Amino acid sequence: MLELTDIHKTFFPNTVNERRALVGIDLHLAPGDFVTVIGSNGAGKSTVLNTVAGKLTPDTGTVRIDDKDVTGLKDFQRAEFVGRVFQDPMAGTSPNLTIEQNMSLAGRRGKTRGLSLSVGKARREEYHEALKVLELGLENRMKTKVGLLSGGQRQALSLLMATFSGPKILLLDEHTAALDPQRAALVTELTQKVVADQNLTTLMVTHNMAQALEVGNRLIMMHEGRIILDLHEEEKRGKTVEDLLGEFAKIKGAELDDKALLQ
Ligand SMILES: Nc1ncnc2c1ncn2[C@@H]1O[C@H](COP(=O)(O)OP(=O)(O)OP(=O)(O)O)[C@@H](O)[C@H]1O
Repeated sequence: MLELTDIHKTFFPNTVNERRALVGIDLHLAPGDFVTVIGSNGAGKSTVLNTVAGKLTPDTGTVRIDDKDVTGLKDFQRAEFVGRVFQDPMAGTSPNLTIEQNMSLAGRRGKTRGLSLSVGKARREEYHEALKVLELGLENRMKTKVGLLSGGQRQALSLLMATFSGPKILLLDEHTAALDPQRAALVTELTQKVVADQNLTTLMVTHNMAQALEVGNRLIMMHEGRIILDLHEEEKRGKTVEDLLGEFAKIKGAELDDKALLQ
């Protein structure tokens, strides 16, 4: 479903600011795979998501979605296949538009957009049904401006909007990190429900290791632009946060040993 093959990305190459963000990423996801992505700051997690979304073009390597080479397609050309939710609850929705107008925009993602935001009866019923799934009562507030919703409600709506037009891939970029624990738990639960209902192939970046172990069927750990651990269903199930911290410590230890050897 999603195939990243030998992806390399370096920012500001051959300058003092050179950053090797991705160094030979190979990642193949089967349909319905839900992969959590962890790693230290600057490991390349967001760069992987940006590469899948088409926000960034890799220097070398290929991105295939559903057997189609999309490496050269820009983000707006991939919007039909890729839904994304960001960390900032303000990022995925338009605050000055009502819930139903936001839903209308989401329904047209990746398609030619007209200027009118008016919502007909049939569409309104469709949005009503979709919003009900969230169990937040938003279906009864469809004329409310989204700017008046809480962060958790907005993030739940962003999730619904990202998946409303039936994408093939869902990208979640620390989408629960800015929420309080209770709302984060709610959005995590909704995420699992939406992903399971639509059998979405999903990449979820998180700094929360317990969440990374609990959610999804596969976990990858990144460090300095590489995937250094890839746990599939069975292996993942048996792991604890301490095990993951141990893996990080091993990498750090190896780095210190390398530095010592170079001195
Ligand atoms: N647009 C950009 N321009 C220049 N350098 C960038 C850009 N985006 C990312 N980088 C660099 O690429 C590397 C990987 O960054 P990335 O944001 O992918 O890491 P991350 O794992 O998501 O980190 P974090 O957990 O801190 O969000 C870092 O060294 C970062 O400074």
